[in-house]
Amino acid sequence: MPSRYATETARRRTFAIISHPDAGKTTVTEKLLLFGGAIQLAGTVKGRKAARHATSDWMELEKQRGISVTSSVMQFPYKDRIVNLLDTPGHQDFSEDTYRTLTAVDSALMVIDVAKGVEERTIKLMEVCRLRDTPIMTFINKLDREGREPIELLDEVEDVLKIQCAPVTWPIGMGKRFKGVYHLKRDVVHLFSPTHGGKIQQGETIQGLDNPRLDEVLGSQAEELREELELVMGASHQFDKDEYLAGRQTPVFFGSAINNFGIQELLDDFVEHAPPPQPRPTEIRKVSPEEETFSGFVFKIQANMDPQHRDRIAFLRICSGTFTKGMKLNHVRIQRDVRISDALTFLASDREHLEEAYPGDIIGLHNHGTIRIGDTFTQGEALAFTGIPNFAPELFRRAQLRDPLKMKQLHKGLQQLCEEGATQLFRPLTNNDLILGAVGILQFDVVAHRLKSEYNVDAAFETVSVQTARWVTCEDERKLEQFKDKAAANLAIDHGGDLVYIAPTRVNLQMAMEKWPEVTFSATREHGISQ
Ligand SMILES: Nc1nc2c(ncn2[C@@H]2O[C@H](COP(=O)(O)OP(=O)(O)OP(=O)(O)O)[C@@H](O)[C@H]2O)c(=O)[nH]1
Repeated sequence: MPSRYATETARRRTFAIISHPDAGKTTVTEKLLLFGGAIQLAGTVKGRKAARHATSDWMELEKQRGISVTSSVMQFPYKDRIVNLLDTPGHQDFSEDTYRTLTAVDSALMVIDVAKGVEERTIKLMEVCRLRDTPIMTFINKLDREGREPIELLDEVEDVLKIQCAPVTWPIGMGKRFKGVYHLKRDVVHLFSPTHGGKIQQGETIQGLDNPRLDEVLGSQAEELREELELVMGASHQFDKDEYLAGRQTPVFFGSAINNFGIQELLDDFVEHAPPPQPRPTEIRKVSPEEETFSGFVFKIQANMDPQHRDRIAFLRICSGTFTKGMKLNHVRIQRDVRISDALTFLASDREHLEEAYPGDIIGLHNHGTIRIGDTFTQGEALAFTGIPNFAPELFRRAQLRDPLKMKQLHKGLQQLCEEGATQLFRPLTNNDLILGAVGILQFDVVAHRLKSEYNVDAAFETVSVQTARWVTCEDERKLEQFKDKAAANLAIDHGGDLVYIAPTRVNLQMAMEKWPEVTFSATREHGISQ
């Protein structure tokens, strides 16, 4: 008989939902939680005018703008599995967060809007998934609206995203004529029932495509469906689990998330086919989830998630071993042992104190400023998981305080918000400026908004003459000192204490690199053991 550890590990399914903004990612998340029994009543999904908001959205700003700007983690049991669902922000200005979230999952679910098809962000996200051959399921959403022909959409996904499509469910009509979906493998028709009032409403199911009941209910659409399916089955690929697990084929589901429709089929197939926890690379070896000593890495940090507690939480993905409450872990980068007595687990929208967790699970550690994104925790072995980088920002602004008496608060706020990784703080060596770097412009609005609401600091961000930044290192201590002396006007310290070259132009950077060949200038920063 397999051990309890093996059984618990094998039942974990950890995945992220990704999509172009507005395709319905948050709605799908919420409906998965509803079908998973994690919530009883789905909130009317946020939107600029919506009065109630999706359970997975934490931030006020998100509600105002109607987009998801932060990813959240939710765990729920379904059938005999434990599902860990990681939501991601769709907007491109938050792509770093999405990128890092994707390092912590074993598979992904891609949501596509039936009217829009493959969009710009869908392509980018697909590229990220492909870096690790992450298996992807696809949900084509909003079938209650008029959209593109399903066959045409599958062709587009195959052409543009370069991945084979295998339809698992097939829609019966769309828009006003949308009647339901047919499950190709189970040979079952699920009929669509649009009235649900936020709760699960089961429409009728009919077994068998040749069932006369289908003609009774669908009229002429029944025959249309049979003909269409004959065509589809002849022209498209059959679901092949190995191809899916290798990241070469995506099983495709159709539905309407807002109407709770098509989600159950998706969830049932997801828990059956999606991969359990996978091995993860470190600087020296791969760590298998079968290893029973604990290891995990931090892929995300979030400040003030719970406004009442004002805490900072580091999200850690367990790669191997069992986490038990009160256990002692080695924080590898700073070579320090810490006892973790109050880790958190994320049960849908509630946080609960955790007794035990297994590979694939995400746990929340309280961060008092010592934990950084990319940090590894183990039971002693000096491992460092790889592939969780910080990217050099492309946009820079100087923080301007409206009330000079709030300087201490501003420092604290910026320091804590920058730990989250979406923005980076640079303090020049030669003046007292506070320069914020980000990959997307919306980040500055988020920081200004959060400084005000979470730290009560009124700050604005003004342009500054910095165009690009590089982390600098040099093996030769003496050379480094010379460089620090000569280039001091262009050097800064980031919030993690590392040295950064901030360049007013790309030409300036180029010249500095030529002048100091012994110095390494890096566009990404990954935390190893020795840093
Ligand atoms: N007609 C229709 N609208 C839907 C459906 N699912 C979601 N929507 C709407 O589409 C809009 C976007 O949905 P969200 O779930 O917020 O999309 P998102 O992908 O999370 O967007 P971001 O938060 O910007 O990343 C909302 O107005 C939803 O009400 C659906 O099945 N049918």
